[in-house]
Amino acid sequence: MTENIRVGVLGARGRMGLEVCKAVDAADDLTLVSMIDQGEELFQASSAGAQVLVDFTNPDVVMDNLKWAIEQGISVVVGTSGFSDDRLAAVRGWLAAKPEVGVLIAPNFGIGAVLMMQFAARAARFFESVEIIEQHHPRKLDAPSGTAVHTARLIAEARAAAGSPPMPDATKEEQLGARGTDADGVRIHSIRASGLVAHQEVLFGTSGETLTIRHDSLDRSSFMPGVLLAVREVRKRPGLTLGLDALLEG
Ligand SMILES: NC(=O)C1=CN([C@@H]2O[C@H](COP(=O)(O)OP(=O)(O)OC[C@H]3O[C@@H](n4cnc5c(N)ncnc54)[C@H](OP(=O)(O)O)[C@@H]3O)[C@@H](O)[C@H]2O)C=CC1
Ligand SMILES: O=C(O)C1=N[C@H](C(=O)O)C[C@H](O)C1
Repeated sequence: MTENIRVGVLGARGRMGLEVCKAVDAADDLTLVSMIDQGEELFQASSAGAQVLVDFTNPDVVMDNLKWAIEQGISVVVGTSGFSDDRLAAVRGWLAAKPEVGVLIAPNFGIGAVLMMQFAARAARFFESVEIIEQHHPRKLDAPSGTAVHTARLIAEARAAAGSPPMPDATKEEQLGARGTDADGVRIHSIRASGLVAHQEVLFGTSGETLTIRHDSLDRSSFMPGVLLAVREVRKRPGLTLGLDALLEG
């Protein structure tokens, strides 16, 4: 018989949190035991016996939430953006003292988005140029998106491994922001507009051809299969897991 996992949601009244609560509630093998938002106490989750917490809050509070959960021995699935190398190192440090706890941090839980990043990494060595255009709803707090930053890193790693030369770009005079921001040597352009949810294009170019890899999340339900998969798997993977890729193998 499948074990029933007791789940708490942090950021439960937010756009993603509400969707996660609905998805957990609808899953036969998961029980929603705690819904916590701004101003509410984290200990409600431990009192309710949560075994896994899902965090969709914001970059200012996620580290405190993670530290607390790890200290309590509760595994965490994190969708909140803003994870720099320093932050990841801090999480690894906290986990060292609690080796049984699992933390899974994914820049994007959309299966299509994960594939878009994998395809972009695969294409990277074949093209001279690459730029990323990400588009989101205007209430998003951070720019560029975590997904775009992660994609840039994967592309930069693939280009470095292939010994790719610097990208051609003759720009000499630039108005601030006109060429986007530089992440690991890859330009990212961030668009914010009403009506959008979460979209990304990776535009590759080389002599005589371009390749565009595009992913669109048209509704936040797109993230739920990935979130639920992570909730079911995170306790089986002690330590820090980055991204959904390993869970989608085979
Ligand atoms: N990895 C992925 O696949 C995805 C990641 N995201 C990321 O998830 C995060 C949340 O996005 P979204 O749902 O759109 O944002 P929202 O602003 O809609 O939701 C965040 C919620 O967290 C609440 N909150 C703030 N502080 C705390 C706290 N200390 N404890 C508990 N709750 C708190 C907020 O309250 P208040 O509004 O009062 O501050 C708000 O209700 C962002 O970083 C976003 O980039 C989003 C979509 C997919
Ligand atoms: O804020 C959002 O909406 C999203 N945030 C994540 C990011 O920063 O990449 C994931 C997705 O793009 C939606």
